[in-house]
Amino acid sequence: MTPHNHAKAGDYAEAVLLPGDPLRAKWIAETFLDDAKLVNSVRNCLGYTGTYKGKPVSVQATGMGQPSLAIYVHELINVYGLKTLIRVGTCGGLNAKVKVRDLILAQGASTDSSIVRERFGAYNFAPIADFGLLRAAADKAEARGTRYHAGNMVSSDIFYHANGIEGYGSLPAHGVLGVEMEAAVLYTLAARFGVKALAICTMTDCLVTKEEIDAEQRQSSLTDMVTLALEVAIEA
Ligand SMILES: O=P(O)(O)O[C@H]1O[C@H](CO)[C@@H](O)[C@H]1O
Ligand SMILES: O=c1cc[nH]c(=O)[nH]1
Repeated sequence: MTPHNHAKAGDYAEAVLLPGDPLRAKWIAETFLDDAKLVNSVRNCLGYTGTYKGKPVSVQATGMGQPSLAIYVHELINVYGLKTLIRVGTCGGLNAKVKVRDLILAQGASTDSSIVRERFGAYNFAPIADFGLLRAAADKAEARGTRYHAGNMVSSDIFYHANGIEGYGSLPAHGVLGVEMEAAVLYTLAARFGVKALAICTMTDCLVTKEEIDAEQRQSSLTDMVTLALEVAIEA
């Protein structure tokens, strides 16, 4: 047990899906998992373990932003022994070729955050996805006919930039596809502790075209993302 998690040893499966939103964790557990049991509810940051296609898998909410995710992920790895961590998030679009509802597989995650910089001195560490998880997700998305893009994401500490897309500077011109708030530290912690991580995000609002997803589309798009993540998780 930790200050943020009252699950007991063995309550989590080795593979976990990580949404930011606790209600998304509940929805995933109730919609996709069999025999899902609540294993954590400290601060209402809900965590569940059940099975998918007969294989054990967990889902744990991480809250919003890198400091919040870092706490849950640090503990999931170091206290509970998890080995495969797949973020299932939403993101904004920074490139018009990414359409709302498309998935972004974050091959890498740039960041403005000191949480990634703190140990690297003069170096700019490049947080990257586990290649096996990334390849499996891309192969499965293709086989399922799910629209996806693999590339660079930015994990920003700032949701409300004063100047909209201008706030992301030259990142869009360097091929960065989308913006969310957690992947970079997830990848950094996975590298530090020798486990596998991938962030998959559904693009819900495009900062270039101003297009946004509506409520009905959101549900079906998140279904594509969660199904893909579960298929990858049970084979990891
Ligand atoms: O939908 P989630 O997983 O929370 O992800 C995105 O949504 C939140 C901001 O609205 C941030 O956490 C961002 O990363
Ligand atoms: O972090 C996020 C998530 C969704 N949309 C954004 O613009 N930013």
